[in-house]
Formats: sequence, C-alpha cells, structure tokens
Amino acid sequence: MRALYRSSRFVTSTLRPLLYESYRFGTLLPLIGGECSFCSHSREKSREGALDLSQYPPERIRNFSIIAHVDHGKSTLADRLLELTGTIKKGHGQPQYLDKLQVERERGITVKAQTATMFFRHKFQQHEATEIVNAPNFLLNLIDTPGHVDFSYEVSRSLAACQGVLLVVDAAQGVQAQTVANFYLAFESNLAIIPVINKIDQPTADPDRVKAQLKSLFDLDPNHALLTSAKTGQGLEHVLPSVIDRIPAPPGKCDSPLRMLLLDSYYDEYKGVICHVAVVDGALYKGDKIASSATGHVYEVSDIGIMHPELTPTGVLLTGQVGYIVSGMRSTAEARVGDTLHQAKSTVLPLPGFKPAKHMVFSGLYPADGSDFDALNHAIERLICNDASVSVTKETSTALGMGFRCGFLGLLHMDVFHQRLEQEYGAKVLSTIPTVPYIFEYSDGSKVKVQNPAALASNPGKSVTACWEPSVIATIILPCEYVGPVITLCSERRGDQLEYSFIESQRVLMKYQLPLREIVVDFYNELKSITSGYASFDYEDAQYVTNFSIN
Ligand SMILES: Nc1nc2c(ncn2[C@@H]2O[C@H](COP(=O)(O)OP(=O)(O)OP(=O)(O)O)[C@@H](O)[C@H]2O)c(=O)[nH]1
Repeated sequence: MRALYRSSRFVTSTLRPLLYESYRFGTLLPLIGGECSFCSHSREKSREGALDLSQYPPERIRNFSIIAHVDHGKSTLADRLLELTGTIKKGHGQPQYLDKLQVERERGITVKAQTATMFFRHKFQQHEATEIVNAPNFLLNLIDTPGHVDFSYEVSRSLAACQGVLLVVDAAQGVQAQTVANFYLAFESNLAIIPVINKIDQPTADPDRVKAQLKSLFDLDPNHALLTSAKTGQGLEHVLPSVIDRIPAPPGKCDSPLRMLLLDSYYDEYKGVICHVAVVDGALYKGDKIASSATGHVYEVSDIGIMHPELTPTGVLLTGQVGYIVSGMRSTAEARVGDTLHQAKSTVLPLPGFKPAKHMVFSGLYPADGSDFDALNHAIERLICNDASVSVTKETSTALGMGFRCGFLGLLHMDVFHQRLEQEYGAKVLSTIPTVPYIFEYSDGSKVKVQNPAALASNPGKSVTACWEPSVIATIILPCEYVGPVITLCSERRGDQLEYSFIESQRVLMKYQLPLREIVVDFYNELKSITSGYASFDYEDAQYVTNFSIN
C-alpha cells in the first residue's frame, strides 16, 4: 500500500515516514546458478574508450522496459538484474537503485524512467557445448518505468526505445488496472511481451491464477510466463536468457546516416543539459557536429557514453544503443524530448517522436516570497528539463503577484513536481487549488478554453450558452463483493458505465466515463476506502462532455 494515488500533501506527509521504513526491508539475492557470467566491465575501468561498443552490433543488443502496476516489483527486479550482471555490487547501495530522486525514495515510488546498460554472456540452446566464457556477450539496456497512472507518459516514451518488455505481475494480487493499461501500451507498440509473475515467495501467491488471467485478458501463453521472486532470487536465472531469446534486436541500419531519438534530459550545473538518446540508425562519435530536427540548431558532442549504471564515457554510440550525450544545450527550448538529432552535414527524415502530453489538471505556482519570482522561474526551467510533460505559462494574481500556471498529468504528478522544486532547487512555493480546463461557448458562437476560473471575463458582453468539461475513461478492477458500493460511487460522480466483465470468477473489470473534475479530488481515496484497498484504478483521457447547455 506504499504507492497509492495521493490526493493531498497532508496524506503524503502523514504516510512519508511509513513509506521510508519500507526501504529497510533490503533483500539479498542468493547465489544464482545457471549459465550466465558476470561481465568484466566495471565502473572502475570505465575510462573513456575502455568499453569497446563496436563489439555490440545490433544483433548483440536487446532494449527492454520493465512495466507493471504500482508496487508489483519492477525496481526490485531491476536491482536483481543489475546485480546479476555485475553492474552494481550485490548488497551495496540502496534498494531500488534506479529510483534516484529524493521524492522517489521518500514516497517509495518510481516517478522517472531510468535506463541502465548491462553486459551478459548468453549461450543459445543449440550451442550447449560452448563454454560460458566463450559464449557471446550481449549489451542489454534495461529501462525501469513508473507504475502510477500519472506517470504513464514516462512509460510510453520509454517504450519508444525498446523492442520488448517484461510485464511484471504480482503473484498474489494478479492483474491490476495499470497492468492492463501498460500491456496495451506495449501491445500497440508491437513489442515482444514477456510475462513475469513476481513475488512467488509470498504465502498468498497463486501463479496459476495469474497465468489464467494473462491468458483470458491478454491471450498470453501461460507456458511462456516466467515465475520469479525478486526478493529471494528464485527464477531470476531465466529472465535475461528469455530477454535475449524472445526480444528482437533493434532494427536500425548501421550504414544509414545517424538518426537519434532524444528520450529524456536533465540539467547538470557543470555540464549543462545531459540528453538520454536512443541511436536508431548510424553512429555518433565524440566531437561530431549534430543538428536538431526541431530547431535546426547545431551542437558539438563534447561527451558521449552509456549509463552503466552511472554516466560512463565511451566516445561513441552505435546503432541500437541507448546512452547519453552532452552537447552544450542549455534549456528545454533546445533539448526537446521526442526530437530527432542527426549529423549536421546530412538531412534525414525525422523519427515519429512522441504524442504531446495531455494536461489533466492545472494549478498556479507562486513564490512564497513575491521577490523570489526570478529564482522560481530559474528552478522551474531547470526542472522541466527533466519533466517535459509539464506545461508552464506565466500569470499574475492580484493576491499572489507574479507566478506560473502549470499543467500536470494528474494530482500526484502535481504534488511530485511541487516537492521536487522544493527538494532539488530549494524553491519555496505556494500552489493554488487544482482546476481542470473547461470550454465555454458564447451566444455569438465563439468558444474559449479556460484553465483558470479567474481568467473568465466577468462581463464579456455576451451570454454563455454552453459549457464542456473534460472526461476520462476509468478502468476499475475489483473483487465482486465490492461492486455495489463502487457502482454507487461512480453514479454519484456522474459516471456512465461502459463495460462490466468478469476477468475471473471473483473479480470484475468495469469501465466508466467520468468527468475529470469528479476524480481529481478524492475519488481514488474513496474508492480504496470502500473496497478495503482491493480496487485498482487507471484512467485515460477522453473527449469533452457537456456540463450544461442553455437552449
Ligand atoms: N515478497 C516479495 N516482495 C517483493 C518482491 N519484489 C518486490 N517486493 C517488494 O514489493 C515492494 C514494491 O517493490 P518495488 O520494486 O518498489 O515495486 P515497483 O513496481 O517498482 O513500484 P513503483 O515504482 O512504485 O510502481 C517493495 O517493498 C519490495 O521489497 C518479491 O519478489 N517478493
């Protein structure tokens, strides 16, 4: 119950000490048998060029994400795989190694997708006789993703760099709402999906039940599911061999001009913007001049490498590889997530990029001390470099002075952004009550979209004839005995039932169209409370619906 949808800072701060406690349950992986070998590449050896990436043509590369419902064990599984490959030392460092932000560690949730490169020797079945030391070495890029619905934008961006996923499902809880959402994200991206039934060490684990759910809901072959415990290490020896056997190599062309997708970025005080990139075609070397398809600006690559798991210079990134570059970009206006970067001297067809993020809630952010506007401006600029899903426009309030109106993907996202501003940039921030955007239609036929009620003209000289509000399609999975109260809750919140189906004899999946405003405040807490914590909830945005109309 660590990573629930939290609709207020009060709840969050109350839970925080409890959440932090849960990190103390560090677990050690018993010695793992099987035909695998730790790679000799260690961080100590990682001087520039020490890692020869030319040994890893696309057929020796696998790029995969770990996706799952909240708390089903993604980050713990990632820890074990990093240990298994010698990328981090067993028992060293903190649990959930890739959850690096203070906010992630305090709340016990992943909010940023993180990539780590691992090396792993793998013997194919037909080469049984080969000694493991002579088996081919593979470069594996693992992306750990967030599980909470507010951060599914991170998941969809991560999938753009992958050819496959590990779909992790808790062996006791079974398929939950975000399992369904994440499965479809991977399925629609045509990725290879490896189901991993995790936490089989729990007394209530029921892997056969979960296998049946995977079959009935997603048509995934139960015989292909891996059974693991990221806690005890059971079954983990099959994970990376399955990744290599079942996930295709990246499809890019080595001899084509460079095309590189900008996946993510963050601001470093010394180096400027550090971009995470996936090289789709061609190759990039330190010192190369690259251009942005979005802005046309040209940059020189001053540093380039992989995350192994920290920044490890390599001097080059080749087709299919995922890594980082430093090129003198200074802001998000330059480092545009989803942009295609290419050699300055060549022109290329840009890659599809990402769908723009859809902002669900808006809130004003103001400096607690009005004179700190510039400092807050600076902090927000730096932070949105690492969170491209936030929209920011300047606004002025008579009571609070100059500030910003920011769009977020949900309440938890808003709360996390606020907390990161305070923790990572020392900003003292006042935020206004979250609102959702409405569309108003006037008697002359004109329409206006309003994110802030204060922005609605008090005397526009014409009357309002209609108003639309945003809606969502919510997926709720719950045990049968709670169906009655949940239907009542959804009706009270103006929901329309779209689907009601049994995913197994005792569990129901319901879909509702609900006005966004009705779920923004307290819906999730109420849902959890009336189902004793057993319901899981996910939503995607849907069209605007009439709030009222005057004929
Ligand atoms: N018993 C048991 N507990 C596990 C196992 N794997 C993970 N856990 C525990 O489950 C909790 C959640 O694990 P995480 O790895 O943070 O889950 P997550 O899916 O990354 O969570 P989010 O990033 O918040 O979505 C932690 O307390 C882990 O120690 C397992 O195999 N068995």
